[in-house]
Amino acid sequence: MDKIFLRGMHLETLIGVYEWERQNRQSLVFNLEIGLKDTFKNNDEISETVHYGVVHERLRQHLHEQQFLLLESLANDVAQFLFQTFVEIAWIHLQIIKPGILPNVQEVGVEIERYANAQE
Ligand SMILES: Nc1nc2c(c(=O)[nH]1)N=C([C@H](O)[C@@H](O)CO)CN2
Repeated sequence: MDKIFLRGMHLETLIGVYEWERQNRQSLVFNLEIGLKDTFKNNDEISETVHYGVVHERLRQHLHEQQFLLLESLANDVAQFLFQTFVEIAWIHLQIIKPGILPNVQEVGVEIERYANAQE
């Protein structure tokens, strides 16, 4: 299946279970893979595919207005948002990393895989 990916995407949202985390948005790192329902077309038309710039901007705007306690909730919300916004998406694979949150741990985060047809 053909896919589009955005790796190392830094997006801000209000996230965390502790009081100090409820004051300011934090920057998280997203590694996103988007599987498409159709294979890439041969017509060189941006309107016939999922524009990764639009994915980035819509996600950025969406997360700026949201708040979450857990990374797990954030990941589920992102999946739901993407399926609702882009009907061409068949599945997503998403990793969210919360940088610098545990001492002596290189990366902490969550990873999910979701399918559009399982949402109906
Ligand atoms: N499984 C999870 N564990 C923890 C989360 C989380 O989102 N999912 N969050 C926190 C805190 O917000 C932490 O990141 C702040 O130090 C702790 N554990």
